[in-house]
Amino acid sequence: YHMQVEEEDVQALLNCGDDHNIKDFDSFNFCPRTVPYRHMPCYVLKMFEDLNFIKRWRIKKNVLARFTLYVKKGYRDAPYHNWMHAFSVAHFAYLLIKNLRLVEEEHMTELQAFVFLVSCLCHDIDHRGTNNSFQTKCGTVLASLYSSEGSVMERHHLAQSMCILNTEGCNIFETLKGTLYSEALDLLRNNILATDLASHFRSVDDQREITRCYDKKNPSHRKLLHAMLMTCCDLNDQTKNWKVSKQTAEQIYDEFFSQGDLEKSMGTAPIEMMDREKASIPDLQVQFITNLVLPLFTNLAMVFPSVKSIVQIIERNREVWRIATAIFQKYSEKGMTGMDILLNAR
Ligand SMILES: COc1ccc(Cl)c(-c2nnc3c(C)nc4ccc(C(=O)NCC(C)C)cc4n23)c1
Ligand SMILES: [Mg+2]
Ligand SMILES: [Zn+2]
Repeated sequence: YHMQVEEEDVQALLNCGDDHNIKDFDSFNFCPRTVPYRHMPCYVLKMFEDLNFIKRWRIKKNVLARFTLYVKKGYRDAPYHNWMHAFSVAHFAYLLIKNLRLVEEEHMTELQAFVFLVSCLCHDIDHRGTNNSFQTKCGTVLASLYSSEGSVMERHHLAQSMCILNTEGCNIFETLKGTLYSEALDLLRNNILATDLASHFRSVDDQREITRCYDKKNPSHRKLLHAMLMTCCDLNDQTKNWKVSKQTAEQIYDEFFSQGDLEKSMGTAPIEMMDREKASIPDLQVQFITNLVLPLFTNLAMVFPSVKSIVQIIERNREVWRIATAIFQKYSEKGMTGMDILLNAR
């Protein structure tokens, strides 16, 4: 793995101490994006510690520290798909494991919970701020590698994660004996591939069906639930307050519109969602929440009633986007672009 992480950074992370004790860190109301950027790696270790993964799996702390810094370094500074996104996704997995008591209630084995957290941390490694259809449309190197199987970016994120695990002093799965090791890699693969929205859409009908009569002993129910949980973590910004969901939209459309500009410069017309001249962000957000986010969390709430409070927050955020849509329509007659209006909306 060509990336390099300095050993002094590993030591500094090992000594980051526990003077970071943010109140409510383990509450669904907590916004992980408020953690100072330089403290994020320390909070990753804190999550592993707090879930007792370090003791249970006899992980050497210097290996976990080195792994965490390699993962962090593996992310690019894209407007949205960056290390902060990965940290927020992993934090939501930590909240689910802890607050829904996934292991105690036997929805996950201890190994599945451990790999679930690791998968979230790694799920978007080396994302370039462009989506799967861009890879195939523009015939990128990643498309030539993976487009025959689909989920091009997700297969790349998985490959990058494997590279880090195979890097000297970074294999946090090294203490897993025999079949546990290969089971961990299978779980990592299933989890990361599940974050491809296309595969989420393929399994939405099955997800709705099993959540009406969930059987935690049924392996196919469990596999579908774990895939749902990965997508929930990936969409965790929608479960926070309006300020977070507005900021997330700005970052995502910054990425989408840059991809649209790139496609225009290559002579292909971008889809409306990625065309800054055509996209109405509030409309697109209402659609995304209505068609994807709400159904997903509503299905999850069928299995975990405590998730109902999160569904209410998502509905409230959608109401704000609806109001923004009305304002947007009013101002767009005056020729203001979507971003101006979004930036002005309180
Ligand atoms: C779970 O995997 C992913 C992967 C990539 C992204 Cl960006 C997201 C994601 N995370 N938050 C958002 C928000 C707030 N809006 C979005 C609006 C559209 C789309 C999108 O990809 N639409 C096309 C598809 C439906 C065919 C994704 C959006 N999104 C999630
Ligand atoms: Mg992704
Ligand atoms: Zn993601």
